[in-house]
Amino acid sequence: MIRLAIQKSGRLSEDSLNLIRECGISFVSSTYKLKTEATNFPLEILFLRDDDIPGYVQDGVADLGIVGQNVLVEAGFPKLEVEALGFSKCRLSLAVPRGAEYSSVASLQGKNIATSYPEILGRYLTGEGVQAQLHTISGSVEIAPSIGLADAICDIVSSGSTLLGNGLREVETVFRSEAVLIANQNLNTEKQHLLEQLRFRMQAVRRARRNKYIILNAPVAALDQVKALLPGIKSPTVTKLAEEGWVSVQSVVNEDDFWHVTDQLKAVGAEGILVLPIEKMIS
Ligand SMILES: Nc1ncnc2c1ncn2[C@@H]1O[C@H](COP(=O)(O)OP(=O)(O)OP(=O)(O)O)[C@@H](O)[C@H]1O
Ligand SMILES: O=P(O)(O)OC[C@H]1O[C@H](OP(=O)(O)OP(=O)(O)O)[C@H](O)[C@@H]1O
Ligand SMILES: [Mg+2]
Repeated sequence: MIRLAIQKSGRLSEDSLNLIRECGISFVSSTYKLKTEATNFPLEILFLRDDDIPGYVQDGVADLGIVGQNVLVEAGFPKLEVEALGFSKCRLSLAVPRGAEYSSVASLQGKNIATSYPEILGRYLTGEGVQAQLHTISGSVEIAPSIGLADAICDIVSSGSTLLGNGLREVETVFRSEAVLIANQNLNTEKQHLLEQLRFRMQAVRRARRNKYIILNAPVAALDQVKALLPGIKSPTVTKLAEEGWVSVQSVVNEDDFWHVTDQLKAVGAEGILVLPIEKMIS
């Protein structure tokens, strides 16, 4: 049995649970139950505050965890990271009141800065040669300048609406973060093997999310161009249509390239383009 710690409730929770479920692992979860066992994989899931997860994994109380890199690095255990998971992407930024004078990070010399990330911010400011007083607060950091607690803040930004709503202006990006899988560094052989199985499944799920299955009809004369646009995993599948001079092509296309490739496919004469989601992708 391997023990995985995930956030009980917050920005990481839903995506963490979805990823585990998409890996084909079934379990029952309820708001009040802080520990559950999977029914079809030797996995126990602990539901914790995210700040506690790096320490638990470092100490071996949990074998694995899912946490933001911001919390992992702030806790001082960056070496525990084994796999970036691609969700909960955000940045840790410095922000000042909208009307405040600011030309560069040197403008923060001698200022009071409120943050929940004194380690990451402290290292950044030292690197920039700036000395400032850091006030560590655990939440609602964006309120600090408006209540006279600080001249600037350093906190998580995603859409920027919290900064906007509190009259603040983002001035520097200090750190970029996403959710990561972390693991204790002294797992025994059996747990190491379970970790590898989990990583394999997570990679298959992530690869599938990034790609789409595409089926289309094309004139035989355009086949070489279509093949060049849709190289697929090894090569596309090409079958003859009942109608003379036409083929059906099946392939895989990256989600990011999809619209661009589709425009080009249409330009060379492709028709009846169907796009389907992929559940798992193993190369
Ligand atoms: N607005 C956001 N957009 C994307 N990711 C975010 C955002 N805010 C936070 N995150 C990421 O999700 C993690 C958890 O954020 P959340 O706000 O749920 O933390 P928390 O309030 O400290 O939770 P807990 O109660 O577990 O301590 C953060 O550490 C960060 O990595
Ligand atoms: O740039 P935005 O999209 O506005 O997101 C940034 C906000 O999101 C997070 O807080 P959250 O909403 O998770 O609440 P919390 O303070 O309870 O953690 C973070 O602490 C910021 O305040
Ligand atoms: Mg927290």
